[in-house]
Amino acid sequence: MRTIFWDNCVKLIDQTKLPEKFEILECKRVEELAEAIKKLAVRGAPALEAAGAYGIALAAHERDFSSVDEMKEHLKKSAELLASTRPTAVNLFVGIERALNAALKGESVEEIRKLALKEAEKIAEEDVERNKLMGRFGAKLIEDGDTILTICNTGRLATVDWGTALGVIRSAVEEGKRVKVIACETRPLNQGSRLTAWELMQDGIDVTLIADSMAGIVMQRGMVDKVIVGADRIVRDAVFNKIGTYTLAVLAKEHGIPFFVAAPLTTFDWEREAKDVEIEERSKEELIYCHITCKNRLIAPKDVEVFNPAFDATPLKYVSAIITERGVVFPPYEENVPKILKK
Ligand SMILES: CSC[C@@H](O)[C@@H](O)C(=O)COP(=O)(O)O
Repeated sequence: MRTIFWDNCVKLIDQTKLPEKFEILECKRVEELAEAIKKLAVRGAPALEAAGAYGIALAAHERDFSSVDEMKEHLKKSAELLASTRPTAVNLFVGIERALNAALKGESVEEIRKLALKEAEKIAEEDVERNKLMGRFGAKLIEDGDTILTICNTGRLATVDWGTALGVIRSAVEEGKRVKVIACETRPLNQGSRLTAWELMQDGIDVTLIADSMAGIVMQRGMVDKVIVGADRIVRDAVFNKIGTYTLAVLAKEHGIPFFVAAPLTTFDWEREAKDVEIEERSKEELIYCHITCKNRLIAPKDVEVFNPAFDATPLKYVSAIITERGVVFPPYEENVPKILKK
């Protein structure tokens, strides 16, 4: 099942629930979709790209309009609302902008509706295709018998289907390589333990769960051959990804372990540098409760000060290669990324 689909409303698998309790969340209004994005019911950079685009289609369908001008105003306002939900993953903005620009070309209410929806569907299709391509390119970096450490969830649930980093692992397994995965639990929201471990087990891929603080010992003991992660934004000097990624990259360097990033070209924001990117800071509740889903179980003093950034920036010097749908990019990135973006 796809993580996002359409039926005059955006339907999502609600990822705030545990997989055994997954429900379909139906967003009939743009405000509902914006809320869903904020609370991470839909999450992961490529899934947000499609969700943002479907959000524009939703804005075009959610009500009647007395004129085309009024409709276009509503679409622009909806784009702003959707873009204000999460600041770090650049793909969200790409999806919103693409669908909005396509829609604004329309000259009647019906045409605008069709154009917005067509663009959103195209983005969703493209996501699946590019994930398969990334998978094929990335699988070449994986050897039979490898153990791969990963963080967060970069699989079917973080994309429209298949996955980025998990897509690479899936593709390698599909090619017949025996691969084991070590999944970091990814505190505070546990995308690794709740979603990645579950997804891999569903596919029959060997997965071992560790707490984030155990990444050092597994590398030190020679239990990890490669690290593969996704990305939320790649700028000229860094890769933004789930909090904890930077720690993994530094550890991997110390232990001589290749550190790969798998991301589609829409994740590149090559005009910017790390200092230009806002890192989302999330609520204190995510840390002081045993889990955000059980607010009756405090695990810290209620009044403690909390710092809860959702992402970190890994300098590119730690990245051995970036896997994209046009191939694998190796350093020097300042030379090779512009080439692949232009291709
Ligand atoms: C495939 S998206 C990039 C991921 O590695 C990752 O950081 C991610 O899943 C995004 O975080 P999230 O906060 O769950 O939306």
